Amino acid sequence: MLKISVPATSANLGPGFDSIGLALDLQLTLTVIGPSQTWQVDHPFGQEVSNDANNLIVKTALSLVPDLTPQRIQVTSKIPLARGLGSSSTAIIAGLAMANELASAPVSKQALLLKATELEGHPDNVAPAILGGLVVATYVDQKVQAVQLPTPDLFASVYVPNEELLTSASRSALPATLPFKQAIAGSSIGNTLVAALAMKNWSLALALLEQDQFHEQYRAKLVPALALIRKMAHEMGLVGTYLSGAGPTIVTLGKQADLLKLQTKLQQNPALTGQYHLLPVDAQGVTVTKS
Ligand SMILES: Nc1ncnc2c1ncn2[C@@H]1O[C@H](COP(=O)(O)OP(=O)(O)O)[C@@H](O)[C@H]1O
Ligand SMILES: N[C@@H](CCOP(=O)(O)O)C(=O)O
Repeated sequence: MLKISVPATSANLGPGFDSIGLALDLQLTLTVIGPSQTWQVDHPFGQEVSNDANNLIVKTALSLVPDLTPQRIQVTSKIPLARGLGSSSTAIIAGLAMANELASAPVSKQALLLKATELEGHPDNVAPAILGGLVVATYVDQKVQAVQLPTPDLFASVYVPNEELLTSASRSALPATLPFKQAIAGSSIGNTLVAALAMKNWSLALALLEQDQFHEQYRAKLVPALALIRKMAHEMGLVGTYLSGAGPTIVTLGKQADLLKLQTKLQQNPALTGQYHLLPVDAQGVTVTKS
């Protein structure tokens, strides 16, 4: 039996738009039961997600290895769909990892990263989901370059609103161009964030997480919880709140004990009736086990 586990990811980390991502310990697990007449996918997502060859996991697998023998597969996942925690990336990577294991000529991890990035369109979810931990990556001219930073000694308070927000819809709120001055400011903040993360200067990193220039201000109207949670965290002296991926999930990074107190306070607010997780970082990335 083949089992594949892929972590959720929180992309952007404030100013790291389409570039920085953190793997979180909330997993999608795919079990390959065995060959079948047709592709069959048992999953917990209801009718919104197909359970045959049209399923994203299967379509992705076939895009890597077109002549794959159909299988019966079982998917379990606690990662909510279309909420900004990289569910589509977990499906893509699970599909690629399955195809790679079943293929007669498997490809390298770097080739899988390129393929996953091409399918997702940006590397900030797929790179940490493959490599684990904190990853900074660039995808320009069909080339992906990814660097794994030291795994941060931080937890993530994750607030998941009840409503879905598709990444495609949230990207359409973004402007086509940015003024040069704003782009330079955004890039310098992002660069300094990466330096702070690399030097394990968590207090500076947490402050820079809140200074994005690239996407949050344009998406703010779609995600009212961002301003509310940031304000409530500031009232407790906590910085480090940002829009996870394309939203609507809001993440606050920090010390576990501080985040527990924050969540207790957030849960008392009648406007914040979504789901809460307090998650450690996933340092493994995708794992494959055979038994
Ligand atoms: N495990 C899965 N199996 C099949 N399709 C999935 C799975 N996870 C996500 N998807 C597809 O990806 C869509 C969400 O992708 P996206 O809008 O990028 O949100 P997210 O931020 O969760 O990645 C879902 O509506 C569904 O179509
Ligand atoms: N950089 C992308 C990240 C999308 O992440 P997701 O978890 O919402 O799919 C963006 O901000 O659009």
